[in-house]
Amino acid sequence: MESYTVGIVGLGAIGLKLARALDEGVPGLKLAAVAVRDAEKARQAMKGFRDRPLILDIAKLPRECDIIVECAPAAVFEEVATAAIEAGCVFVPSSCGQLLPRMHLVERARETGARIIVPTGALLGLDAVRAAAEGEVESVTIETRKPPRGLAGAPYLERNGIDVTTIAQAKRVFAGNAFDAAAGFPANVNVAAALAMAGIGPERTTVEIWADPGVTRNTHTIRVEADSARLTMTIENVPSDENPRTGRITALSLLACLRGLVSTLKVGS
Ligand SMILES: NC(=O)C1=CN([C@@H]2O[C@H](COP(=O)(O)OP(=O)(O)OC[C@H]3O[C@@H](n4cnc5c(N)ncnc54)[C@H](OP(=O)(O)O)[C@@H]3O)[C@@H](O)[C@H]2O)C=CC1
Ligand SMILES: O=C([O-])CC(=O)C(=O)O
Repeated sequence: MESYTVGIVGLGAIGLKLARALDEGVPGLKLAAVAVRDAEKARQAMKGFRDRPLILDIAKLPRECDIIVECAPAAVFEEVATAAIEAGCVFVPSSCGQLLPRMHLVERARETGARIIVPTGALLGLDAVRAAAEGEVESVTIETRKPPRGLAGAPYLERNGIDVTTIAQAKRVFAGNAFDAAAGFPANVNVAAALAMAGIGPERTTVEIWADPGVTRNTHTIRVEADSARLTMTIENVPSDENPRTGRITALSLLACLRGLVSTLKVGS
């Protein structure tokens, strides 16, 4: 079987789990290289790997990799996206909220032959949302509830002087559209961006974000009203140990997404 080479940018809560899973063996995929902030830390993290990948600068990844998976902070997105897209790679972004203000990258990918595959990530149901969006969709909403520590530090909260660390009761800290949610909470609601891209776009997708001391899981509920169906779906994600903002399922979703790129039998659209 032909193998595709994979490069991962960022070995944090998502990237390291994904790297480990690929190193353990996924038919048709080979982890060829990683790009990291701290090479020594990465060497330590990958000590037990069977087949250690190269550690390269982001710009050099496309020389070794067919597929580039971004698992880094939002600030690094543009550099990774540009390198992957200019080289015509398959680009899989975790920080997909960063695509919303950069949709010109999709046009550029059309020219270079690159593909951008947005994973379902910490969300659910994007297959059904995409199907509904082939027909008429009236509304799409997402309500995100996180334990306050999973929202702390978001630029929107800092700009508006909202301190979530001291709240005793659930508090709605944002209501607006997915475009503004992704800008205000770049490390918290990539799910809203993915939902928007699957459905009716970031301006029409409405978002509520709650800091809720009563929940222990990152909880996302999506509601879709369409001419084909009405959907209400909730996912309750266990926060990962390494980064409480990120649900554990995210790395698994990326792994499932990569498998879907090469598997003979693919289930779900
Ligand atoms: N699509 C979705 O559903 C979801 C998306 N996300 C998003 O995915 C992204 C990754 O999340 P997560 O793994 O939890 O984040 P982490 O903070 O756990 O990991 C990010 C990693 O990137 C590394 N890094 C920092 N700067 C660079 C750089 N210049 N080049 C390469 N690597 C770098 C960090 O290294 P160091 O620690 O040494 O600085 C760290 O290892 C985030 O943007 C997050 O918001 C998260 C959850 C769900
Ligand atoms: O893991 C989650 O619950 C969602 C998340 O952080 C994101 O969408 O960025």
